[in-house]
Amino acid sequence: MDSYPGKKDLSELDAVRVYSLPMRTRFRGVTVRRGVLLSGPAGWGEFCPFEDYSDSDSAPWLGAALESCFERWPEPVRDAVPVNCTVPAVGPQRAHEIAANSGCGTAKVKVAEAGQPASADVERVEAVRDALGDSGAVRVDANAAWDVDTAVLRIRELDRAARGLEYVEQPCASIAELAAVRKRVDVRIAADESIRRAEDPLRVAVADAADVAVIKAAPLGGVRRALRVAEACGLPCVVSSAVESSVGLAAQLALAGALPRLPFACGLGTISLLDGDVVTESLLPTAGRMPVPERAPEPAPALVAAATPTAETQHHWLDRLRRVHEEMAG
Ligand SMILES: O=C(O)CCC(=O)c1ccccc1C(=O)O
Ligand SMILES: [Mg+2]
Repeated sequence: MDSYPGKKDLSELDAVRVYSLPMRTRFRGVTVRRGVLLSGPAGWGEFCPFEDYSDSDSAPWLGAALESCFERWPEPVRDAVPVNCTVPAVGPQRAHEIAANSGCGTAKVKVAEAGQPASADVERVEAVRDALGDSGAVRVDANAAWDVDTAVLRIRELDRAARGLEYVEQPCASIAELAAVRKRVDVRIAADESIRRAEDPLRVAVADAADVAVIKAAPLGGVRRALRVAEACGLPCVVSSAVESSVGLAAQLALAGALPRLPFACGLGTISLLDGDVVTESLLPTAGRMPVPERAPEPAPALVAAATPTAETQHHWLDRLRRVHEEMAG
C-alpha cells in the first residue's frame, strides 16, 4: 500500500479524546461504539476501528481520521445525498416503526442474524415493505452469513417477501461465492466486506461478482483513498457508515458528496442507532436526505465529557492509537 496522505506525527494534534457511546440495538454483535476524537489544524477526525480489528486492519481508519484533521476533503459534486434507514435484526413491529418514522424512501434490512430463523427475516422484510409502500426500495444485508445454496434460497424468498429487492449486500463471504450466487439470482449483488476487508481494496476484482460496491471512508483510509477504490472497482457505489459519531460520519458524507456517480441511497442515517452523540447538531437525515458538510462538526465538551469511558478504556484506546500509528509509518 502507498503511504497515507494524512500521515502525520501524533504530537501535531491539538486534542485527543476517547469516547464510548452505547448502541440502541445490538448491531453485528456490537453493543457499544468506542473510538478516539482527534483535532488538528483542519478540524476534527474520528478513529474508531471495531474492537476485533488488528492494528494493521486499523491503519486505514487512522488514515481517514488524520485526513480529516490535516486536510480539506475533495470538492463535492452535490450538496446533499439520499440515505436509507437501517433496520437492525429486530421484530417486525419495531422494523415497521423504524422504516415508517425514518422519512427515507429506502430501507436496508439486516438479515441472517445468528440465532434467528429464516422466517424472522421474511417477517422483517415484509413489515418494512409494508411501511415504505410500493414506491420504496428495500435492500438486505447478510454480512457474509450464507453459503451459496442457502443464499440462493434465501434471496429468492426475501425477494418475494419484499415484492422486489433493490439488492442484497454481501450474501456470502468470498468473491467466488458472490459470483456463483449472482449467476443464479435476478437480484443485484452488492459487495461490502469483500472490498473493505480485502488485502488491497484498490486491486480487488469484484466486477464479475457484484453489481454494486459498498464503500466506507474509514476502513478504506479516508475520502481520497475511497474515491480511488470507487474508480478502480468500476461499479456504482453506495457509501455506508461504520456507525461512528457525527464527527466520523461527516467524512462519509464528504465521500458520498464527492463520488462522480451516486445512483443509490447511502447507508449514512446511522446516528439513530447510537444512544447519544458527541456534537449538539447530530448529522441526521431530513426527508431521507443528508447535507454534505465541508468539515466535521465540532464536538461539544459537555457531550464528550458525558461519553468519556473509564481510565482503563481510555488507556486501551490511546495505546491502540499509538500502536496503529506506528503500523502506518511504513
Ligand atoms: O449501511 C447502513 O445502512 C448502515 C451501516 C452498516 O450496515 C454497517 C455498519 C457498521 C459495520 C458494518 C455495516 C455493514 O454494512 O455491514
Ligand atoms: Mg454491509
